Amino acid sequence: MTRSHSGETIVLASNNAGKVREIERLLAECHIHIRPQGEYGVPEAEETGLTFVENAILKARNAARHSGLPAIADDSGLEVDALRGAPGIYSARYAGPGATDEANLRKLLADLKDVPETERTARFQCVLVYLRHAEDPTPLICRGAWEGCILFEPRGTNGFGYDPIFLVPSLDLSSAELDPDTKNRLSHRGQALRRLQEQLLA
Ligand SMILES: O=P(O)(O)OP(=O)(O)OP(=O)(O)OC[C@H]1O[C@@H](n2cnc3c(O)ncnc32)[C@H](O)[C@@H]1O
Ligand SMILES: [Mg+2]
Repeated sequence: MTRSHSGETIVLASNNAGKVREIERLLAECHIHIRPQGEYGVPEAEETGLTFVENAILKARNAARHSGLPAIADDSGLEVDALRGAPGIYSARYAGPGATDEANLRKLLADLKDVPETERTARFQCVLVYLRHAEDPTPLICRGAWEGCILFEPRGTNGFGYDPIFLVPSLDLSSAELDPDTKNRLSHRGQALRRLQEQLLA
């Protein structure tokens, strides 16, 4: 019997279709089945934490409570060194509450317009939390980080969020120019998911 209750459905505590696609793809490879929280009418959790870990726990607990199922949540964001780590945990609401990906990305480009190429270093952070049930006192917590640089203009159409302005230096491609498997192999989320898989299947 694995900790994922071998075959039991896990609810994915995210309303972000891009994340859901990436997480489903990787977990399907090891036969871990997840269903997005929208299918269970889970209301959106308030992300009131000050860390990725706190927010991921809040989201997973909310989904587990409303669905009665084990839950996985992802809290992630982009840390830009020239902005002393902003937008960080506020990445989804950088241009204001309910901002679109496009508005967030445009605000970031505007804030960095005078920052030269060599000072545009940044990284994506991802924290994944797995709760067996809403009161689980020992969540599984896995993280990943992906180093890169912020471009001056968007490039590519794959992915979501800040992908079009995140340069992967080793490939000289933006994250939005990567196919889904390549992004999952390298990304903050892919790293965190592989660590979570190991723990779920241990
Ligand atoms: O909370 P949920 O419902 O999961 O969806 P969300 O989009 O609000 O997710 P977060 O609160 O974790 O905020 C993450 C932000 O970081 C961005 N982000 C995270 N991972 C990313 C990735 O792989 N590529 C591009 N942008 C990413 C994303 O677009 C959001 O603006
Ligand atoms: Mg969110």
